[in-house]
Amino acid sequence: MSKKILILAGDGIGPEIVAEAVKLLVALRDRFGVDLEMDEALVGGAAYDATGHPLPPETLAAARASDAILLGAVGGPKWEPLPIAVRPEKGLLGLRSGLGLFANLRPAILYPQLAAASTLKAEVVEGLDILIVRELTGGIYFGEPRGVDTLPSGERRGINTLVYTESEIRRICRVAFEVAMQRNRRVCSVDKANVLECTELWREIAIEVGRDYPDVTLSHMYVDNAAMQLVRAPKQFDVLVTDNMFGDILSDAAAMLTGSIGMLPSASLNAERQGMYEPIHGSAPDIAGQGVANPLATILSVAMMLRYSLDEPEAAGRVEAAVGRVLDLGLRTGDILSPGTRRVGTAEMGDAVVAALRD
Ligand SMILES: NC(=O)c1ccc[n+]([C@@H]2O[C@H](COP(=O)([O-])OP(=O)(O)OC[C@H]3O[C@@H](n4cnc5c(N)ncnc54)[C@H](O)[C@@H]3O)[C@@H](O)[C@H]2O)c1
Ligand SMILES: CC(C)[C@H](C(=O)O)[C@@H](O)C(=O)O
Ligand SMILES: [Mg+2]
Repeated sequence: MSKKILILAGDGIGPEIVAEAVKLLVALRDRFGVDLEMDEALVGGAAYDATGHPLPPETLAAARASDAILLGAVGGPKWEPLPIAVRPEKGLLGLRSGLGLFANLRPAILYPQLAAASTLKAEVVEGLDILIVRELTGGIYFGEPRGVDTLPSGERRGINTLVYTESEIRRICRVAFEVAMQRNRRVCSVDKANVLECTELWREIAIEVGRDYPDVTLSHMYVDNAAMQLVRAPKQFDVLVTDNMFGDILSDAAAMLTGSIGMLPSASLNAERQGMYEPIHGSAPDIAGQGVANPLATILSVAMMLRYSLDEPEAAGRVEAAVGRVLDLGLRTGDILSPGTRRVGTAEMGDAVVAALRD
């Protein structure tokens, strides 16, 4: 039976980068027999403008009924004056929580051709292959109470709450240990257990889950040190597991080790392995509409989709190899440009990846 993919282009560069991923999916279907069908829906600012809601009920229903979702990006200055409750980003968070996508896998892999584009020296990043496992449906993003209230003195107060239950911590740690078993068997749990009780519990549960994986070495690191270590000596890490907000921040930092945030894909999975796939970057309002955004993070997100939700590991490998070939040819969007390479736009890069697909 063909697999149903819901396409959610979103805002800013979202439609530009998703168009390249769709070209790729069409080529995989027509040339390589990947059995899939695509449907589209609105999310984010585009959905707000059309319906008054960043996640219309029909979009959530279509997402629930699909095998996998591909999302571009949401948000932008146009919607920034709106209250958080109806901002485009709320649509994305609604999809994550509505589908129970608690496990966010964010691999940071350096393509060797991009060593010159990394912010770090080649020897520090050569062969870099780390995986950030970010908890995605809990923590301070979703904790209650939240909001802004007014104290009896008349002063206003902003509130957000960092909260995790044991079971939420246990299931994300289990994902981290499971993937570490397939990799280099090292998990570093990143917390702030010297200050925040919630993450003191996180550390306790990580240790408890670790007892079930005697072949995996577990270490712990405070998040401030982890940020520093990521840019000092990133290859010390294999799998990092951390909470929603720390994972958001650390993954943007890790992106620059690979040359650009335009290179980092992600998979967000639920307990049934249904998944949403998206680049980790945002809608890049500063370059939207210019045809210059890097589509490779979105294209590599399609590879993750093929592997995790569509049961097409061969096609996933095909896509990753095609990206490697295009980089070998010296084609670069502006964000990964280096001396001796050739600047191309979003569509030219997408076309080149499709042309580089091989049997
Ligand atoms: N998953 C998402 O949909 C998502 C993620 C992050 C931010 N956002 C939203 O996007 C909007 C803009 O956020 P921001 O500016 O903080 O972050 P951003 O990731 O959109 O952009 C940060 C910088 O990276 C560059 N960049 C991002 N993606 C790129 C690509 N594919 N190719 C080349 N350059 C790229 C941008 O041009 C910009 O200079 C905000 O509304 C934010 O909430 C959405
Ligand atoms: C847009 C925003 C809600 C989102 C997040 O904070 O999770 C983004 O930064 C990301 O990394 O996917
Ligand atoms: Mg982010």
